[in-house]
Amino acid sequence: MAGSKPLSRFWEWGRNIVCVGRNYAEHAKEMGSALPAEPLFFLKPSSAYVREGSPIVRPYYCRNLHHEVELGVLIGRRAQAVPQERAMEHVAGYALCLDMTARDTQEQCKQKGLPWTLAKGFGSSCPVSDFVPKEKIPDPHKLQIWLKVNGKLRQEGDTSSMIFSIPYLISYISHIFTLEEGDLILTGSPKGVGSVEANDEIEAGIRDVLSMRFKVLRPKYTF
Ligand SMILES: CC(=O)CC(=O)C(=O)O
Ligand SMILES: [Mg+2]
Repeated sequence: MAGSKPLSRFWEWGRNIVCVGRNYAEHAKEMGSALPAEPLFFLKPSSAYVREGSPIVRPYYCRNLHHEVELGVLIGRRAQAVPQERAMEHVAGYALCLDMTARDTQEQCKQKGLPWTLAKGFGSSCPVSDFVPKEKIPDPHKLQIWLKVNGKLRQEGDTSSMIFSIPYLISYISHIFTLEEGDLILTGSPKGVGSVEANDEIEAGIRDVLSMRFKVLRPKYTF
């Protein structure tokens, strides 16, 4: 598809995956969550990455695996306490990402006041598309992202609806920890998140830019 190229060396470095939550009002509403006054974020390990051709593997403790389609922002230059006005200078490009979520586990974690690592950080919880250099996307806040399961549209969102903009997120996060070259920020999911089952096919895209496909697998566990 137009505007994409194979992943650059950035990904191979296995940098941090920083995920923003509740960044779209309608998604916060469908989850029964209040709108955040400040960005909510969490981390996935770099081993959560999965590329097209490899499956999304449902973790053994999960009974309700959800898709969340999100725009990813790839950091191209170290960002430490950067002001919003200079934040975009630190962006190398974009990717489409899935924030795969063990929703039942997340609910249990919320009830117990535990971190979301089990729910969000399992292996293959971060499927990613090809990397798109920032020159190919003049305005990342004017993109339509979508997701289908077995050909049926489930999610459609416009990045103009983000509560916190990309420069705000980069500035905010970079005042808490340094963002390194190769780090990826997942900017939150629009509404329409839902369950996937073994053998389902997820197709997702950024309209007029790229699309990607992943199969869901539920392996037989032997323990
Ligand atoms: C409720 C969530 O899982 C938060 C999240 O990841 C989001 O994208 O919003
Ligand atoms: Mg998410």
